[in-house]
Amino acid sequence: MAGFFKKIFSFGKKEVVEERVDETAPLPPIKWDALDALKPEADQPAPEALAREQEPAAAPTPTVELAPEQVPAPEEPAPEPSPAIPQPPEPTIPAEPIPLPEPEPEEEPQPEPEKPEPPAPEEVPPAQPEPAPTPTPGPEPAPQEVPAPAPAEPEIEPSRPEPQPQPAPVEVPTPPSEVPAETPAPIEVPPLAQPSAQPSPEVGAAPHPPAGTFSPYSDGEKEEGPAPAPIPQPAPSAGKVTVAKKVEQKAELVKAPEPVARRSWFQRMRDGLARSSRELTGNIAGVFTKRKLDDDTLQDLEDVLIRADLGVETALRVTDSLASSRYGKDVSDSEVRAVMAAEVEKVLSPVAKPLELDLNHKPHVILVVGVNGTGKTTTIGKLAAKLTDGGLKVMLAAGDTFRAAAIEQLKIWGERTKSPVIATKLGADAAGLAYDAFEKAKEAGSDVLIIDTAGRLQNKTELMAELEKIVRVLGKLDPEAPHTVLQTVDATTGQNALNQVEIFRNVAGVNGLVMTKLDGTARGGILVAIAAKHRLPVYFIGVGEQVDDLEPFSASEFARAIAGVA
Ligand SMILES: Nc1nc2c(ncn2[C@@H]2O[C@H](COP(=O)(O)OP(=O)(O)OP(=O)(O)O)[C@@H](O)[C@H]2O)c(=O)[nH]1
Repeated sequence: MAGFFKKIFSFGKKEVVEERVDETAPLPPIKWDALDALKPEADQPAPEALAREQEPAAAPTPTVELAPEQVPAPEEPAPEPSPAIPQPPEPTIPAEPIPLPEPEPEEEPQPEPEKPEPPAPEEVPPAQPEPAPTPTPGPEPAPQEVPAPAPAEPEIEPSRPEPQPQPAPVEVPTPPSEVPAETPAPIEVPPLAQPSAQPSPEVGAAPHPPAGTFSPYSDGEKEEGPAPAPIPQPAPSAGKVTVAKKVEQKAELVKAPEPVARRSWFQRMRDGLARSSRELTGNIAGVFTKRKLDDDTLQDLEDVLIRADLGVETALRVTDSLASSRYGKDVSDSEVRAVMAAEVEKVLSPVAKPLELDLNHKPHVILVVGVNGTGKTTTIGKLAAKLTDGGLKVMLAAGDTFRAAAIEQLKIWGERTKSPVIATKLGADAAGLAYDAFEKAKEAGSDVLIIDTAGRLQNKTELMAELEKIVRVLGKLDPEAPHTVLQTVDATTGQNALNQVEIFRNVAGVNGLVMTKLDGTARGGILVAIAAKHRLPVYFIGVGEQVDDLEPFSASEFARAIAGVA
């Protein structure tokens, strides 16, 4: 910089005159008393802090030629906080990083001159060990004694001197520790530390001064930083967790609405027989309420069992069993039901057999007979499903040529079970159709051929003639065909079922039964009567209209269900 100029206002000339200062001239003596009087108490710590922080710092701060402005500057630190608040514009500090490089060159020269300034150090040292106010004035005058280098920069730094005294002592310590924790700090802090790092090599406390000078900025950052930082941290974590939970809940909820599991066939049979069971067990309970087992009670029980369609034979088996072990004793209805279940099971066990197919016959021919509406076509469809599911090759023949709906119904079951259906025009000869179907089944290599038939009973003679013809025709292709003759028996028909089995057994040579519609009747006991009278195998029971509502017959399960025994 050029030389130091001194402005003098001349009252005589009423003009300002600039005089070049003779730098070599000796400085005027310092008026310590005047300075002490003007110096506030608050000013004492400031120098202490400055002295503790760094020696060199002491030099520059005073060099702020505070000499002229010195007095107000130190006193105002307290009120300055207020101006510091307005400084919030400092938030615009983002621009600070840019100006930082500028201050560097400005500050660099400061330390440099301090080092070469041996005179100042001579006075400053005493101030460090003695934090007392005395030393404070020392450093201040020192800068005045170092006019040459300092004055040049004061003009540029005036804005900085202010922030320095404000936060220097108080804020400096906090920012370093907090700033690094803040996210935004890292970006701006580094540049702030750089300048301080330069002088630091010599003085460990050196970093503080520069940090202190920028503390206002760091404060601004500190206040701004903490607010956004902690808020976003918990927010995202909670959000992520919440979102994850919601997703999981939705996945679980999606699985919840799965279709309700279907009741087991036994449950359906048990429910279906509930009507039969309720009526039967209710009547049994009425007979054995506070009564000993005698002839009258046994007769009453026999009547109840017969009215339940179990048949006379089965009813006598039950009463005989009770009389042999309980005669003259008090008997509960539960004991009676237990005995009944045991006796019914004994009757049904011999007929509860699985359907056996002799696949040495290609195909094994099954002729299905029965009264109209007893469930022939439906049972054929259910059976075909079981066979095809078991890997057997099945063919169907629409032998009921008197009813168009029966033909169409069988075709539907054929499509469901992927079984070819052999049919002919309405009213055609059923025997001829059966013969053609047998041949085609042989040609196709079918394992099983199931033939549907008409069940018209309006004219027993015609019915007998037709069924006999079918059996005779099939025998031409295989003397043993049909290999199985199944009769569907509608459980809802009660005692009529006994006669139906009698007729079809004699006409078509029925060798097996399928009891249908056991899923909703109060007359299920007829099965026991049929079994006891005809002793024909009962292969399946129908418990519904769906494809899987055909179940193998179980004597014990049926007996327990109808007797109301768990
Ligand atoms: N609830 C119930 N209904 C059945 C059962 N088996 C058959 N059905 C129904 O009984 C009705 C008659 O069944 P079909 O198979 O047509 O009887 P069908 O003996 O072939 O009758 P026709 O073709 O006239 O000779 C149909 O509505 C069937 O759905 C069963 O086990 N339970």
